[in-house]
Parts: sequence; structure tokens; C-alpha cells
Amino acid sequence: MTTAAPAVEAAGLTKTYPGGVRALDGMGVTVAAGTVFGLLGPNGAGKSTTVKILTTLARPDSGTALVAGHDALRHPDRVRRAIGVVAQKSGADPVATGRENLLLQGRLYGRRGPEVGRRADELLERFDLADAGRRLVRTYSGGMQRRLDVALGLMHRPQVLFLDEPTTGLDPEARTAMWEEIARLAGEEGLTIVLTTHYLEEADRLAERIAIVDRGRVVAEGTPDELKGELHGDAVHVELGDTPDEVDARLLATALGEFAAVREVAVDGRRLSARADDGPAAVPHVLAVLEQQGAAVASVTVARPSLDDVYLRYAGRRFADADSGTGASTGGGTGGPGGTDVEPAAPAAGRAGAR
Ligand SMILES: Nc1ncnc2c1ncn2[C@@H]1O[C@H](COP(=O)(O)OP(=O)(O)OP(=O)(O)O)[C@@H](O)[C@H]1O
Repeated sequence: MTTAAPAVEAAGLTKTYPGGVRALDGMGVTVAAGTVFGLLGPNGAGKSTTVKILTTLARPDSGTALVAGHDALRHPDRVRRAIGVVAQKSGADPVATGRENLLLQGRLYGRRGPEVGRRADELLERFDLADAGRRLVRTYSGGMQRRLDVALGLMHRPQVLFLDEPTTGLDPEARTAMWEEIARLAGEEGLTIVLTTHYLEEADRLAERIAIVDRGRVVAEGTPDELKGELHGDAVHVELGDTPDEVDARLLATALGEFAAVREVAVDGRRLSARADDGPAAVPHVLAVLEQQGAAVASVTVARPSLDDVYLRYAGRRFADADSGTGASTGGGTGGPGGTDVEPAAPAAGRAGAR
């Protein structure tokens, strides 16, 4: 555990977008320097809005944000110099080469002279783009473009790198390669990385600590093992044949809850989940109760705790279900990130972040 000041300290962030969408509702995170921190949550949970505030591209309605020791609200220019941003959408110019993009990025940060070219070549090499460095970016594969995006974010040697969904849209092979690179950056270079993702596996694999975000606030935080360790026992998931109505669902939960071996029973549509110290031993009881209640069973699975179970526990619904709907606290606007309130940014954050 490092004793240095945290790389990011944000507290009490709130943000309501025009149209009444409450994107952040008391959001707060503390990220230790030199670690990889994952903001994990379904679509619309508020991850991008948090990153936009921390990277000075948006202002909160209230709350505080310190990044690399600087106040993001009072001294956004200082924050911009200390951070790199890799936004969801590529910041690279498709009709320039990869190398030209890197050189331009360096110049936007005020770098001049041969050092800029050396840094560009070093990054092309490191991201396995040396051969493609003089090709137009529009000829790159998705994985190559994403690697170039990360290289652009690193051009000025930031202290904190923000990666907004770095592997969304990548095929499994490119995703694995990106994971390896992110792990190496944190391990070898002591960079602090704040990563947003809606992939449970990505957070589990990369982040030393994870904040699970739901409806604009952190609902659980810890190392992946701590979070999973809070859920004692196995998860028992039952796919019901018919959707029980509300009364049936309550009856099922009550009837199952009478077994000491089974706890935390939740029925969500056709899915019933519960915890049991010994999952396989509990299954016959669970099936017997469901049969008594007249509930048809399509399938039963028993699993060790996963981050999905952590999410279910804290958010009260499954991750995939939340991911397919909106996570914001009120309906209304559906504007995507980068919408109405993005403020003009200095090159440091603006090039990758404002597009
Ligand atoms: N510029 C905007 N104007 C209006 N509503 C917005 C704007 N940006 C985001 N929202 C809404 O705020 C909520 C939080 O969005 P945000 O992009 O922060 O979530 P997210 O967790 O990053 O999701 P995603 O993974 O889809 O990017 C969503 O309901 C979203 O539709």
C-alpha cells in the first residue's frame, strides 16, 4: 500500500443533465497513486460523466475533485497537464498517419524538437505499431486504432491516465492484447490508471480496486477479492419456466427463505438467485420448494461468487439487465457522452476527450 497522496480524490459529485437526467448522485472515489482503479457499472451508470468531470471536460453541480494533487474545478489547466485521456471515441485523425498523430499530440502539449519524434517512435514500438506508423490511421484495424489512442494519451508522460471503456468493440484477441498492455503500463511505469468498463471480467482482471457504480453513485468498493469475499458461499441461480407475478415472487422468496441453508433470495423476472454455504447440497431443497409453489424450472446453476453477484447484491438487479436499460435515476434525456455541457478543453485533455 502506497503512502503517497491519492492520485484522484473526488467526493459528493452530483450532476443533472438538461432534461432532468441525474447522472451523478453523490459519486466519490479515491484512487491510490500507481494503481489501476476500475469504475465498473452498466451503461448509463455515470462512469463517463465522472471521467468527464475528473478530466475537466465537464463541471459537476456540486462536489469536489482533486486529480494529481490539483483541484479539477479551480485549476483545470494544471489537471490537464498531468493527465492523459483515452475517450470512448478515437481522438486520432484518420487521414494522418499514426506517427503524424503522435507528433501533433506532442506539439499540442508544447513539446518541441527531436524529443517529440523519439517519444513517438518509442510509443509506436511499444504498442506494436512501428510497421504501421507511416500508414494512414483509417487503414488501421480496430485494435490498432485503440492502441494508437492509448499511445496518444501517453505522449506527454502523464501521471494519471483515464481510459474510458478501452476495449469496447474490440475482438477477444485485441482485447486480451490491450489488457496485457494496460497491466504492463501500471506495473512497469508506475502510472495511475483510472479505467471505466462495463465488462465484469475486465475489471476483475485489471483493477486492483473497483468501485461498482449504479445510478450515479458508488454502491460497493474494494479489491475484486474483497468484493467477492463479502459474499459468503455459492450462488444458486434458477431460470424459471414462467415469469412469476409479484405475489408469486414474494411467496417463492419467503418459502425459500425458511431454509437456514439458503439466504439472500431474490427473484428478478424469470431469474431467481440465492446464496448457500453449500450450493450443490441446497439445490434439491430449492427445487422441492419451487415445485410446491408450482413454479416451473428451466435450469439451475451453482457458481462461486462473481462480480455479477456483487453487483446484484448492491444494486438489486443483475448487471446484464441493468446494462441493457438506462441506469440514470430519472428518465428524460438520452444524450450521449460529449453532449451539451462539454467545455472547451486545453489540448491535454481535449484532443482525445472532446470528440
Ligand atoms: N450530455 C448529456 N446530456 C443529457 N444526458 C446525458 C448526457 N451525457 C450523459 N447523459 C445521461 O446521463 C446518464 C449517465 O451517463 P454516463 O455516460 O455518465 O454513463 P456511463 O456509465 O458512462 O454509461 P456508458 O457506458 O453508456 O457510457 C445516462 O442516463 C446518460 O444518458
